[in-house]
Amino acid sequence: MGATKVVEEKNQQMEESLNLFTSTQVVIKEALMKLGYNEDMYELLKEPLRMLTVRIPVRMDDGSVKIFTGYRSQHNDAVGPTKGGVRFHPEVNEDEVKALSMWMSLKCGIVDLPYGGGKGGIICDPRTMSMGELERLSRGYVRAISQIVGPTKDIPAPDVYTNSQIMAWMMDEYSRLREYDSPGFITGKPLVLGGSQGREKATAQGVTICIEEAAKKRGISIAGARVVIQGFGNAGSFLAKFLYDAGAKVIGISDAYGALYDPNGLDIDYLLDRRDSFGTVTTLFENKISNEELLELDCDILVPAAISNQITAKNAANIKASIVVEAANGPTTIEGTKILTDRGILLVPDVLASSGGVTVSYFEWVQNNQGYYWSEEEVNEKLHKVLVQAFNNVYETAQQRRVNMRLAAYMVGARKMSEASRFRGWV
Ligand SMILES: NC(=O)C1=CN([C@@H]2O[C@H](COP(=O)(O)OP(=O)(O)OC[C@H]3O[C@@H](n4cnc5c(N)ncnc54)[C@H](O)[C@@H]3O)[C@@H](O)[C@H]2O)C=CC1
Ligand SMILES: O=C(O)CCC(=O)C(=O)O
Repeated sequence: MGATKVVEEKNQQMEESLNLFTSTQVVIKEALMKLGYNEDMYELLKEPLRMLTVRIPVRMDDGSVKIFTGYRSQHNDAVGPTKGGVRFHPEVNEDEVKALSMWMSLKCGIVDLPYGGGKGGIICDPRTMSMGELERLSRGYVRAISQIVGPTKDIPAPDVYTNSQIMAWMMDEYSRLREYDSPGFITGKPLVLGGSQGREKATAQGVTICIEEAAKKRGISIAGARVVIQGFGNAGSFLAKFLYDAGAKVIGISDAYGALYDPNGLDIDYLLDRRDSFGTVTTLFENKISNEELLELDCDILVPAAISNQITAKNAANIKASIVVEAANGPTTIEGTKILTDRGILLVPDVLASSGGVTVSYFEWVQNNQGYYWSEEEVNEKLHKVLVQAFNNVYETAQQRRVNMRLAAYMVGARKMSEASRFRGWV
């Protein structure tokens, strides 16, 4: 074989898929086959049952009208109503939203909630929009998807660049359309509108519990551990605070504009105080490193808590952490997962590690339905129990079936929706 051909083949092998939807299909198929299901089950679960694309006209502050594109994907509702966040981001696309809804089904299975997975997104950059424009966009989105969502159909929540204010506008719009107060339509609301104690910090709480459990397995003590976190928004910043308070040394954090590094540990309280509502803080500093450099820092625990496709075939061999815990959705590709696993790094996958958010969203929905509210201690205690059990289920499945933690998590997560679909006679 000629030298050029060898190089070409090598390049082809190195080329990896960054398509979140098709990569998810590969792992779902593997999980279903390992569980003993046939092709029919895979045909059912390989893509969402419903995908709605909407165009939302919004009057901008300068008087012009801008048309935004939005999506709502409902993966599988055999277990119950679908559930999942809404993302406002310039790079949102249909395949990403589909994959995100499939991951929500898996998360709900892993933490055993009575839901299937849903997810939504709008192509926009909220960092460049006024509050008025954001409110009109949020309300327009709810009007556009109102036929397929609702407290017993599909329940949205916050995700990247959306927050409790946006949830409040969406809840108000839905309640106006239905002509009755509907707090159970959406979760992640402000407390005064039926939000749950603990929801704002729930994703980070869940990640922290997974880190504690993973650290026990690896004999690492959180106090003194060197931690690097990519992303300083809802998930990343509260996580940094929890670990900092537990005595860890958070040596690196980042946002969309760069990363901060201090081998002696960053002052997380100071950074929390200075970050803006979009999780931006690095713009205030000059001595920055890049997000790429951040991921390769020498540390014990690495937490990608921002966007997808961050650990890939290109950089997985350079990751120095002994534990990687995915707070973000989809931060590691299939090839990245393989390289980390082959190198003996304990990778706690997104569908497990980031499931604290939807768990407390479920608690919020339950409280809305019963009209009786729990204290933060009660919420946190319930969350702790659910997450420790979920972590150990996935860890033991990985050990017993000799598979990596991602495949084990998919196996645990896919079982409930598969069984529910079978009992309903769909497959
Ligand atoms: N908020 C929640 O309840 C949950 C969030 N997640 C996932 O956690 C991740 C972060 O979400 P949130 O913290 O809620 O979002 P957020 O909007 O509060 O913060 C996002 C953070 O990521 C940073 N970021 C954005 N683009 C980036 C880029 N290109 N490179 C590096 N950093 C970038 C932002 O600057 C910000 O610090 C997402 O993958 C999300 O899907 C998962 C489960 C629940
Ligand atoms: O809180 C929820 O319902 C969903 C959170 C979410 O979108 C996620 O876990 O990715």
